[in-house]
Amino acid sequence: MSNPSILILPGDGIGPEVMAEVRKIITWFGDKRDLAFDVSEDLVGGAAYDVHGKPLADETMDKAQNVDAVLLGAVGGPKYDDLDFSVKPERGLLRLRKEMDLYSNLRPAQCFDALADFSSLKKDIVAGLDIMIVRELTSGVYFGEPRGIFEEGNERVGINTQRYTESEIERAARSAFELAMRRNKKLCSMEKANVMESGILWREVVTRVAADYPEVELSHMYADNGAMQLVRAPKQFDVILTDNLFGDILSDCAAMLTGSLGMLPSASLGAPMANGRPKALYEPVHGSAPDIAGQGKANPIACILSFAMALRYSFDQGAEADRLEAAVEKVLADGHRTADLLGEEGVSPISTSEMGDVIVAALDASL
Ligand SMILES: NC(=O)C1=CN([C@@H]2O[C@H](COP(=O)(O)OP(=O)(O)OC[C@H]3O[C@@H](n4cnc5c(N)ncnc54)[C@H](O)[C@@H]3O)[C@@H](O)[C@H]2O)C=CC1
Ligand SMILES: CC(C)CC(=O)C(=O)O
Ligand SMILES: [Mg+2]
Repeated sequence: MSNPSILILPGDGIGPEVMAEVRKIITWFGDKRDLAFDVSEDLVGGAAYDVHGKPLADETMDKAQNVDAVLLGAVGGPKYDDLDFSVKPERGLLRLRKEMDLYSNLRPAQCFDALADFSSLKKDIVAGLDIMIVRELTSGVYFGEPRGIFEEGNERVGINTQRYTESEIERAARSAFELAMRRNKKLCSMEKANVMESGILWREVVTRVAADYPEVELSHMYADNGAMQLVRAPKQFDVILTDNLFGDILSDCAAMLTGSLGMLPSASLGAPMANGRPKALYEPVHGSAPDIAGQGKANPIACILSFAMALRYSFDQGAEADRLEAAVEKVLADGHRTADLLGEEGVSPISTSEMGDVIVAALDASL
């Protein structure tokens, strides 16, 4: 039988830097755990625009549709800020999500003990935090029509449309309830049903789906209150279900509970393929961080933990995912810190590649 296949799309800015560390981890699993993958690499975002004049070539899209999992670094950067909207780097990523139909975006926020002191919140508020945000990823205001910048009278108007069908809400909700069943059976759905019709529909559909999961305790919350509650008392949550836009914002907010945006992984999952594996793309929550790109300062942990999610959700290797997460926890407990995690006295930062190396060493020590 052939090895499972992975397409790596490093992208822009710190994307290639953090992905180089994931490559070390993939090699380690092949060498030491007999878990070999067929790895190919291609361009996305600004890197693809530079070569193809668009942020995702059709051939790359085809490859993504035909592998077992895609790993993506990050896209975007100031060099591309003035491009026409249709070819901006971010559109490459949106195309992947849409055409692979990755409707369920899992964004876990876990506070490792070693970093509890480092969060901008008090230690007792975040210590032991373990929440999962499920963000709908293929619809909502990032995709709704009409959209654009139009002339209206003597000025221009910018339009985006929040649009959700019942089936789009339902499938995202089901994935969140399924996860809640495997966790603490508590789900909070966030929208703004007080001011948005799409929010009213969202609440209705989620309530209807809940009838199939009687063991799960469901609550609803307006998303603005949700943002406030996330920083006031985040441990009240287990699974949070929300739409594309609110999920984008709330998950960046949750990132800071864990210490740094450089810590947060994500999995974007779609329907099962013929081989039973879900369509899947794994990427850190952060962007291309142009302010630190090319300086060896990026924290590769979010990208490495995204690969741990791939082991768990695409390759049925939960124990190996646990091993990798434990290795990350160990290096943090041992005091290794990239620059974004500094703050403790007497600790000097290690580089992106040194962080990859100490995680590989921790994996070796786990054998
Ligand atoms: N999934 C993706 O590819 C995303 C791409 N972007 C794009 O990235 C570019 C920059 O966007 P920003 O708003 O600045 O968001 P960003 O997430 O790239 O950076 C925000 C801040 O967090 C820091 N940061 C992010 N990741 C880090 C890491 N791994 N280690 C250490 N520090 C880290 C950055 O240095 C920066 O100060 C834009 O072009 C944006 O569109 C933004 C978010 C997601
Ligand atoms: C297309 C992305 C740049 C949007 C984003 O910020 C995200 O998905 O986290
Ligand atoms: Mg974002």
